[in-house]
Amino acid sequence: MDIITIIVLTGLTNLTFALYSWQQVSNPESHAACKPFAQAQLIKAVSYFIFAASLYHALADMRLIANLLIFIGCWAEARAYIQLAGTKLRGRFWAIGIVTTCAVFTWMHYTSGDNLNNIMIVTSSVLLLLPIGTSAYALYQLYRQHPGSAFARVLLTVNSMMLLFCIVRAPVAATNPDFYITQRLFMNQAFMFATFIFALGNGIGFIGFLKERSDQKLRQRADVDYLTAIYNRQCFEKLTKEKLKSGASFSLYFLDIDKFKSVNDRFGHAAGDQALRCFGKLLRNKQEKHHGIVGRLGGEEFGLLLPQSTASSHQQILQTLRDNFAAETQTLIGEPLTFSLGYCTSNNAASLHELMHKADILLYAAKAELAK
Ligand SMILES: Nc1nc2c(ncn2[C@@H]2O[C@H](COP(=O)(O)OP(=O)(O)OP(=O)(O)O)[C@@H](O)[C@H]2O)c(=O)[nH]1
Repeated sequence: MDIITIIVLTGLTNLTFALYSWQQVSNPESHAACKPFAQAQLIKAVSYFIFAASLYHALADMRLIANLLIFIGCWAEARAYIQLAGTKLRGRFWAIGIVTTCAVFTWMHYTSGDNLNNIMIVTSSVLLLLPIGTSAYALYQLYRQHPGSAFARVLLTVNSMMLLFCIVRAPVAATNPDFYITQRLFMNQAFMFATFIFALGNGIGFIGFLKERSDQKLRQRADVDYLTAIYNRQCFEKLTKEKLKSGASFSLYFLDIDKFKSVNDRFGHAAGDQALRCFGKLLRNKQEKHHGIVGRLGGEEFGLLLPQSTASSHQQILQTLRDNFAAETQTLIGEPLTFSLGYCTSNNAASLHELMHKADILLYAAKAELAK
C-alpha cells in the first residue's frame, strides 16, 4: 500500500479515538487520563494529516511541523499513560522532554538539508524513543498493577514493539545513505504500517482498559454495602450458599448490635453510621485474618461465616470482636456498644434457608433474653 494512504489511515484512526475519548471526558465517572489521551490522539491525527499533505505536495517546512506535532502527540500520550498508571513523574519532565525533542529535530532539519533523508530518519527514531520509552515504562507499571487485564497487556505490547521498531529502524537508516522515507522500501512501509497498528493498538487498549475497569467497579458496587464496605446481603447469601454446596465445614453467625435505635436517638444518625462503619471494619479484619466471609444483612444486623479449620477458636474470635467493638465505640461515640448473636453450623443444615433460619432463631432468643 502507498505510504501516504497508510499515513492518512493512521490519522483517521487517531481521530476516531480522539472523538471517542473526548466524549468520555464529560462523564463524571471517567478516568482523569481520558482528557490527555483525547488531546494526544487529536494532536497525532492532525500531525498525520499534515504529514500526508506535506509528502503529497513535497513541502519540507510543512513536514517539519508535522514531525514536531508527532513528538508532542507522543509525549501527550505518555502523559496519559503515566496518569493511567498513577505513576509519579514531575510536570517539568514533560516540558523538558517536548522542548528537547522538538529543538533537536528542528536543528537537525535545518542542518541536514533534507528532512526525508536517512539522517532525519535516524534522528526521529532516536528522539521517539524518549516519549515511547516513557509510555512503555508507565504501561509496565500499569500491567504490574493489573496483571489479569488483557488490555493492559495490549497497551504494553504495542508500545514495546514500537520502541523496538524505532531501535531497529535507526541503525538500518544510519547505515543506508539512500534511505528516503518516500522510497518504496520494505522498512519504510513496515514502519508506517507499524505506526498504524500502534495507533489502533493504543486506542483499543486504552478504551478497552477503561471499560474493563468500569465493569469491575460496577460489579464491586453491586456486591458491596455502601456504608460499611463489606458484602451486602445478596452477595453474602450467594457466597454462603456456594460454601455450603462445596461441602465445607463452617459456622454461620448472625450478629445484631444491641439497642441501636437508642444509639441513633441519643447520639444522632451520624454517630449511628460511625458505629456501623466501625463494626464493618472490625468484621473485615476478621474476614482477612480467619479466611471468613462477612456481610451486612440489613440495618444493624451482620453475618459472619467462619471456617471450622481456623486456628483460633470461634469463641476467642467473637470475644475479641466484642472487646474491640466496645473499646472503639467508647472512643467514637462515648458509649461501649454490644451485640447479640445466633449461629448454626453447616453440618446442621441442608440448605441456605435452613442455615439462616436456625441462626435467626438463636439470635431472636438472645434478643428476648436481653429484653428481660
Ligand atoms: N444510623 C443508622 N441507623 C440505621 C441504619 N439502618 C438501620 N438503622 C437503625 O437501626 C435501628 C434498628 O432498630 P431496632 O430494629 O428496633 O433494633 P434495636 O434498637 O437495636 O433493638 P434490639 O435489636 O432489640 O437490641 C432503627 O432505629 C433504624 O433506623 C443505618 O444505615 N444507619
